[in-house]
Amino acid sequence: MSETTPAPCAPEDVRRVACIGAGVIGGGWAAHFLARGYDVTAWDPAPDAEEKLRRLVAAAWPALEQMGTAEGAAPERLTVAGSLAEAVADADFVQESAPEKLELKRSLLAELTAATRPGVVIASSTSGYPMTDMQTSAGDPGRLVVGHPFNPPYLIPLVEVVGGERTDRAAVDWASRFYKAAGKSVLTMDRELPGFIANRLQEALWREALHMVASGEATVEDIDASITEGPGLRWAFMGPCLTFALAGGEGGMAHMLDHFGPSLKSPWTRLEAPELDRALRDAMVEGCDRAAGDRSYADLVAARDQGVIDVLRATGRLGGTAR
Ligand SMILES: NC(=O)C1=CN([C@@H]2O[C@H](COP(=O)(O)OP(=O)(O)OC[C@H]3O[C@@H](n4cnc5c(N)ncnc54)[C@H](O)[C@@H]3O)[C@@H](O)[C@H]2O)C=CC1
Ligand SMILES: C[N+](C)(C)CC(=O)CC(=O)[O-]
Repeated sequence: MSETTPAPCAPEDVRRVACIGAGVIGGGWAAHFLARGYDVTAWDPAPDAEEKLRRLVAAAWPALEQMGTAEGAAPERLTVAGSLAEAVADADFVQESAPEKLELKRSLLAELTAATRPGVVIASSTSGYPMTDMQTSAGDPGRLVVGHPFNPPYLIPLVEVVGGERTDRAAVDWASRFYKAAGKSVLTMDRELPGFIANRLQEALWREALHMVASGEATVEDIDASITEGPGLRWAFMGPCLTFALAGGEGGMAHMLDHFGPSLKSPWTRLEAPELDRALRDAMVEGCDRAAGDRSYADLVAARDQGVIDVLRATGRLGGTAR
């Protein structure tokens, strides 16, 4: 899509999706789109790619059926093309999931803009490259966006959508609408941020985990249990900001920051802490107030507790032991 070339169809009218690169993520995307009732054409240069892809889709299908597939959805609606050009020729949307190598992404995205019909939006699954850095070789960069999924894309709802400096805003909006129509939970970002939002958060945690393992302070098992038996249970339904607002009791985020703010400077982390100035404090308090909406402290506690119980039940750990 560019300002002069609109997408060939509305996001809600997409029928055929092309998945370019069919490994863990490309295959997961293919399974997701098939389950939502799209025709999917995939292409991957690896000689064993088709066999692996069909195995991935077959293995995912029972879970997808449990969650409920769209009318007419079927693994048989997957075609594996013999060339990139063939795969994208009739595509209404393209999801690129090739290896995370900048030069490869640059040339592949350039090739894709040349091979697709004018206006077709092309999304990259990149885990962290800004689109500005990937769209440098493309003749028609206005329709290139990032659509960052979470593994596996057929079960984890979130996709982060962001454009680059040369992406048309209309392409970002089109992609966001398309992913919503395809059953995803969409976070549309209005500016580029290396690692986007979720990976930036995950990477902070990950860096600390690696520091602890490297220095012998914690084992891999300790680290995984610290999340699955601890904060991970809350994060499945209440984000880290609102969860910590509850740590301030009825005083909410304001009390939490006034009480624990100074410990941001204590050596809990190898990362540099931000300056907790008045503006940041107020932004956090206001953000948590907005997120809480008209729910009271008691409402939020009840919701959190019920959520933890539900997650425990769902994962077979109610009354059982951990780890
Ligand atoms: N693995 C993960 O948890 C996540 C990965 N991503 C992103 O998804 C993308 C793909 O990663 P994975 O699926 O994990 O990698 P993968 O290694 O499982 O799959 C990559 C596939 O790309 C194929 N390939 C190689 N050269 C290609 C080319 N020129 N054109 C098209 N396909 C080509 C390979 O044969 C392979 O099947 C990366 O950009 C990665 O950052 C995003 C979210 C999560
Ligand atoms: C490991 N990873 C950085 C590629 C992970 C992601 O990008 C998202 C996810 O699935 O957590």
